[in-house]
Amino acid sequence: MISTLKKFFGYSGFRPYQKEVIEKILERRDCLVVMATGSGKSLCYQVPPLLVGKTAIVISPLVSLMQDQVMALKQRGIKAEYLGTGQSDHSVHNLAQSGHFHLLFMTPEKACLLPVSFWSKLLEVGICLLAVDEAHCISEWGHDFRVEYKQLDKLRNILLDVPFVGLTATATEKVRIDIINSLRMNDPYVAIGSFDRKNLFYGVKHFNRGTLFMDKLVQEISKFAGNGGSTIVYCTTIKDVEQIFKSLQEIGIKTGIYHGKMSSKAREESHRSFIRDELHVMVATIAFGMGIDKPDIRQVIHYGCPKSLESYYQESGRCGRDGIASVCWLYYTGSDFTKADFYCGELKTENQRKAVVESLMIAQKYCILATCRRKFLLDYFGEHVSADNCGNCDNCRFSKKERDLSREAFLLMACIQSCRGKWGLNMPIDVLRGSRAKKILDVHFDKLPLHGLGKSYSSNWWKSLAYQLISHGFLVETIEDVYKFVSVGEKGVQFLSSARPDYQPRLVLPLTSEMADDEEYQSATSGVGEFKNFVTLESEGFSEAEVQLYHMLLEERMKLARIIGTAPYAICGDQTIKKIALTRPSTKARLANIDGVNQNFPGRSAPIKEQTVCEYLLDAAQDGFEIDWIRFCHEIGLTREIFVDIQAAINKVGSRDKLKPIKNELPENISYTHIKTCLQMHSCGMSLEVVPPSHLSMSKVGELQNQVSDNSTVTRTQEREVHPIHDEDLYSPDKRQKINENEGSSTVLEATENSILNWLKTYEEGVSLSDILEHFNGSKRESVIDLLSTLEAGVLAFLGASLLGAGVGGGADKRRGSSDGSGCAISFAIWCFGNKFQLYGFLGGKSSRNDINAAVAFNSCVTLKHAKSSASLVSPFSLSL
Ligand SMILES: Nc1ncnc2c1ncn2[C@@H]1O[C@H](COP(=O)(O)OP(=O)(O)OP(=O)(O)O)[C@@H](O)[C@H]1O
Repeated sequence: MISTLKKFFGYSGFRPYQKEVIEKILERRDCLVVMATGSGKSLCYQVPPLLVGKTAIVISPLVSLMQDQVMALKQRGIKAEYLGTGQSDHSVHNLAQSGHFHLLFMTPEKACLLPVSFWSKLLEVGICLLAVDEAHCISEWGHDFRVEYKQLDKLRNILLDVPFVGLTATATEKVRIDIINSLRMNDPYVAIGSFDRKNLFYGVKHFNRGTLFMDKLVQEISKFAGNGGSTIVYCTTIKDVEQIFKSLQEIGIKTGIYHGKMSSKAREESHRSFIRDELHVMVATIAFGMGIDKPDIRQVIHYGCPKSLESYYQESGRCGRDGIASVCWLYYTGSDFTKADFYCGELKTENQRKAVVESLMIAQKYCILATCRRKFLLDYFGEHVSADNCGNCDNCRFSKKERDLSREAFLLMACIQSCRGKWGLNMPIDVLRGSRAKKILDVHFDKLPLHGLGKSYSSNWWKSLAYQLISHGFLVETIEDVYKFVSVGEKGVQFLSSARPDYQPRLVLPLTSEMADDEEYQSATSGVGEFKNFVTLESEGFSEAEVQLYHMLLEERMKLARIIGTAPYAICGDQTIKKIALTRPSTKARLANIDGVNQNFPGRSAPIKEQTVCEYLLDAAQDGFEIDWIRFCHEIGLTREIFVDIQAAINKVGSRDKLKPIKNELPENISYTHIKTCLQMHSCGMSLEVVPPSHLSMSKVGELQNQVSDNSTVTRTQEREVHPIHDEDLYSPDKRQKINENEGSSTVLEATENSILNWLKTYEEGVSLSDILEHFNGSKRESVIDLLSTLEAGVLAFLGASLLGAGVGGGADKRRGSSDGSGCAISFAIWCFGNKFQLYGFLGGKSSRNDINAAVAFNSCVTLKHAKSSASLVSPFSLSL
């Protein structure tokens, strides 16, 4: 099972419940899977067909969703297709019927319309499961009821022994029972996962409509979009959608728009561009809903509070499905909670209307909450959390300003009591604020002693306080039809009984953002919420260079996706890219070990052509990097004799502009690489002395280097006081750079992973293998090498260095089952050239083991200075020889 998971999905382990559900399906048992958005439900139905070689039927509500899933599955080498509108390939039907596909998607309508003969034929070859995705659509109690889903039970009569699997991210007990009954499940295995989306930050802020806020919001969105994350902005009205869309477009943000009044073609186009990362922001109504399968949305903003917490959880849950830290901000205004009439629309029964009002009240409670938002959300969905501080919501992260609000609380509660009767919040607040409106004069509330005592605060401020008092049990809100009434609760009565107009017991409450804003209290949390990802790459241990590398890999993925015509996330997830950037895998096997790298991962069949390596080195020389020309010439077989021939050919041609005429003047064995090298050396001001004569063996090259350095016709390399790297240098005690001359002659130190890493950290300039061996004199060379090879990412430079020493790198690699040392080549290549090789090696080319070995050799031509400057791109330690 694990090998199939790795082969197709690149994951090395299952997430909670996945394995159990798959096992039950294989036992042909019906299953109901209730797990949070992004928890990995799809895998439960994607793996069984790969294991048993029979088709899995997946019922999905939307064609666009099916198309996205099919696209991503194909990218993984899985045979997947969909049947239904938009399917232009007529062969799909027959292929599907013959069991050709691992996964066959269709809408419920299509499933019910397919002739029995289709199912019979497919049953003959085998159907391993029928999955009903978004299964809550089956239930009238669910928030997305669809009549077509109700008819799926018809299939039960045809697919008698096929396990039915219902999957949903939101389902109350009632809905669960409904799904089980509607699909006529037989003793189903029910898997209910946690609803906690730990990677999501939840934040809420009150806002006042107007251009000031809109400008700030647009600015923040644009900053975030500039960092490459995808954003969805949900608005409650089409008017808001259009306004935000326009504002973002005006400042040049790649923004899409999506709402119910657009044509389906325009919506599809918008959706498609968004999932392909051609747009950074999507501004939408909730019409942009179910079926958004994009795993790397980094933030969801709600401009206006949704009608229920269920809707909010689902909409906000669309971000960070890949598990990477993402941000959900909800902006609300008081008027969001007065829309009950609007939401009730055509609802007829009082119970239905009451349910809408109740949902809105809970959403409002969430907004004004001063305690942990995650806890509140999870409690609401029936999941008990003992911790009071999640550390990843605005209330737990930002310290709110607290104040003794005993006097204000006293005024409000006393006023509510004085008003008596059934009033909402507006009446007592208007009284406190000294209103002389007709409704107040009519009932003589202007005569109340409290009239006008609360003038210094706005109506919103008082409402905020009221909701705080409601959430703490001092006030109670009740609903009758769509009307809300407020009264003083038991706790409030106790408070009032122990208070007098000139004395109130202390009541310290946090100031909500609304109250704070109203008091013009500028705190870190006022205005627009900060959109930055609170978990930054840096805080995850990325160095500056690794961040750079990560972004470069993202760009390469984007380019590749464009070429293939797919979404970047279908190639691999951000998490996988992060791991590549952090570990910089040095062998194909190690690359394959990274979570998310599957059989189809670009570059798995790796490639660095010798010629490419040379080109990069010559490019590097042109860019001003130092190159060990002696070694380079030796490696490519450029002898003095050839150099002289090339010079003569250049003179004869009389121009350096074109290579072909020069090549034509030379014998076959002189390659373009020789010519290019010669030309590059010329432009770098290198002299002939640098080039080794043809009879010189590599072991003598070092001597030549020494001679050259003593010679007055010095090369540019020496002018810059850069010492070429030699094999010999690593092992020659007199050439070895001492880290600390006085160190450790008498102490016997043993090497462990930690001691090596800690010791290395103190040498920013890097160390050589011999330094490490000398320092950890209590450990054998073999065991130090073993330790270093397990610390690959941390001591990447060492692996590169070890390759320079005869066979050490190979030795380390052999122990890990790779005999060619190619991994080190890539590591070292990366080390030397930062992104170039890595990108080439992993994301595109074609090459052989020999080429990679060649890369090893060539890389060793790079001098320390060059290596060091580039090494900072990828390695925490650079090599010093
Ligand atoms: N075992 C696993 N290891 C690592 N990543 C996984 C694993 N299973 C799934 N994922 C990844 O988690 C992300 C979300 O998975 P998936 O789309 O299946 O979630 P879901 O529960 O179906 O969500 P939704 O309710 O939105 O449809 C995907 O990027 C998927 O590749």
